[in-house]
Amino acid sequence: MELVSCGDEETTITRLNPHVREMTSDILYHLALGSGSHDLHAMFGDVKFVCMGGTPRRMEQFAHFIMKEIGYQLPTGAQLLDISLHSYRYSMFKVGPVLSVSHGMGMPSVGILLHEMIKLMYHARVKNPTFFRLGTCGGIGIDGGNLVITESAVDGLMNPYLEQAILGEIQKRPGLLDPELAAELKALSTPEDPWQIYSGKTMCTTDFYEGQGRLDGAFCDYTEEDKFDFLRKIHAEGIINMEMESLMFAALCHHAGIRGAVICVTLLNRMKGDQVTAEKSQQMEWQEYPQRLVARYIRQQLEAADGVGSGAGGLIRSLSQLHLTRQTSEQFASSE
Ligand SMILES: O=P(O)(O)O[C@@H]1C[C@H](O)[C@@H](CO)O1
Ligand SMILES: O=c1cc[nH]c(=O)[nH]1
Repeated sequence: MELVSCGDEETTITRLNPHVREMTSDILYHLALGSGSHDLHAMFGDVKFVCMGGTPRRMEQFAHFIMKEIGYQLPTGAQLLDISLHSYRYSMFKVGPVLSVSHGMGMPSVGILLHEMIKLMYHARVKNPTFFRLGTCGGIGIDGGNLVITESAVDGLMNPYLEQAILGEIQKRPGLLDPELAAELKALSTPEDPWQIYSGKTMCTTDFYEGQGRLDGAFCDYTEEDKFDFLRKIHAEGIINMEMESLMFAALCHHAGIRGAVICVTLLNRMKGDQVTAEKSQQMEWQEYPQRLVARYIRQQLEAADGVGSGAGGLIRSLSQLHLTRQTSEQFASSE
C-alpha cells in the first residue's frame, strides 16, 4: 500500500483526520491511553493484527489462545494484562504483534472503538495492520455452530452502506470488506473442522429483537408470516446472517484503507427459531471457531514473514520488544 505523508509522519491510513496530525497530544479516552501520556510507538509499534469481538472475556480468552498458537512467551513473572482496564469501557490485550480488543454491542460501540484503534495505529506508526471482527450471529438458513465470512455488509433496509448523520447531513460509507482476505480465510477451513464455512452478505441491524425480526422481544407488531416473508426476501438477496457490528466495522475499515474481515459463528438458524437455546458450554465452544480460523491466518502470515521453516517464534520474539508488565499497567492506570 502507498504511504501517505502526514506532516513529519507517514501512515497507511487513508483519509486520516488532519486535525489529529496537528494535535500534540491526543487522548484515546475509551482506551485509557494517550499520545501525550504514553509512548504509543514503543508500546504498539510492532502490532500487525487487531482482533475485535463483543465481550472482554472472549477477547481475553483469544489473547491466551493466540499466545499458544504463535508460540509467544511472556517474560518470566509477567502476566497478560488488560491495557484498557482503567477505561472501564473496553478491554485490550497485547500478545506480540496481535491486539485483542472487546468492542461491546452494536454499531455505536464498535464505531467509537474503531476511531480510537485507527488513531492508535497512526500514533504507533503501524503500517498496514489487518483488522478482524470475531463475532457471533444468527444464521439465515445456516444452523448453529457454523462460520460465516462477511463479503459485504448491509443495513436493516438492505442498503450496502453505512448512513451516519454528520453535521446535520447524512454521509454514506460503503460496507465493503477486503475480498482477498475473505478468500484467504475461507481457504484455511478444512473438511476436518467441526464447522461448515459460508461467505455472503451480512445484515447489520441496530437491534437484536424487532430489528432482526424476532417474535420474542418485549414488543412485536408483526406476524410470524411477516417475519418469514422478510427472512426469505433477504435470503434471496444473498444475505446469510445477521449481527450488529459488521456495517460500521466494514465502513470504517474501508474508509481508512485498512484490510478488514468479519468472521462470525452462527448461534442459531433464524429460519428455525429466535431464542438462543444452545447450552452455554456449546456456545463457548462455538465462539472459539472464528478464533481458530483467524489464528491459522495470523500464524501463516507470521511464518511467511519469518521465512519458510523457521517458525513464527523468531519474528514474534524480535517484534515483541514490549512486554506488558506490572510497571506498564501502572502507567496505563495513571492515564485514567
Ligand atoms: O461479537 P458479538 O457476539 O458480541 O456480536 C453479536 C452482535 C451483538 O453485539 C450481540 C448480540 O447478542 O452479539
Ligand atoms: O441472532 C443473533 C445471534 C447473535 N447476534 C445477533 O446479532 N443475532
